Amino acid sequence: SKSDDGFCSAPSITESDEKTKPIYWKVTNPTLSPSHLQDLPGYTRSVYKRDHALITPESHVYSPLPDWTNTLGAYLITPAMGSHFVMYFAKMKEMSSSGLPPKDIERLVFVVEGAVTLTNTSSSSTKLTVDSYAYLPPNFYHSLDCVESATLVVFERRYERLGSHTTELIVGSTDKQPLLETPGEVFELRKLLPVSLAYDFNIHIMDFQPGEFLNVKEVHYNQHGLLLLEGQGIYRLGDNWYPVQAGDVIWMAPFVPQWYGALGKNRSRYLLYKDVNRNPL
Ligand SMILES: NC(=O)N[C@H](N)C(=O)O
Ligand SMILES: [Mn+2]
Repeated sequence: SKSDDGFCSAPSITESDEKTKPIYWKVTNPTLSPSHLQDLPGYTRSVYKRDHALITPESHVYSPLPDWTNTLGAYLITPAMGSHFVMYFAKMKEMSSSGLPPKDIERLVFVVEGAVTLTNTSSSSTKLTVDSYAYLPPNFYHSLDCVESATLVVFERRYERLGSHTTELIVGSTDKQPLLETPGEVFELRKLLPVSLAYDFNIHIMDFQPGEFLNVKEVHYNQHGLLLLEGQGIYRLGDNWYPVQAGDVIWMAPFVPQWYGALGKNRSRYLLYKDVNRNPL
């Protein structure tokens, strides 16, 4: 190393440093190792394309949510991308409360952190903790109030009426939903909403053990908004193959080829918006 008599004593990686490193040093100290990428200026795994987007946590931008109090929101999927729904995170702070969606908009909230209290005009208040959710029909008065802190993932869309069907308030939690048949597939499936025609979307909770993958290489008319709740793996979207991990959000436009393979040592679980029960015409 250099003597201490220079003015410039900050350590720096110089060519001579590189030359003093043992042979093969880069094999075990790769410049682009994931731990370096985390903090690399300007680096993100997020992508935005015509028929899909991957939005990873280092890209989330929060601002006050209109009509909510003490709450920051990050809209992750909106009609500007071509979707007919919005998906956003709502970070509720101390003594915060929700606003109402616009006229004819239905809402589903799922708690990923903390707890909120749901109040409406008819029934008594309900506490929603992590893994629980509420479906609020269009034009249904309600308030979500938070004393300490909570993070919600919220889906909203304009309700598409069908005949005289109407939807109802639904409160539940993933662990209380029954496992459903998935012919030809290995993943475990739960749905958060009834499968009846009144509902124009559903939220699927899909679990994969490491090494399991989607059997169908899906291409379909439905849209998706996905939040990876646990685990890691590879998501194929069109001709792209993305490493993904818990916290990542994906937008899938109609007909984007899609496939998931779970990797790592732990279960993958994702939450998936899917429009259903309506004629695409
Ligand atoms: N990308 C997906 O996981 N899609 C679901 N299996 C679905 O469309 O139901
Ligand atoms: Mn699908």
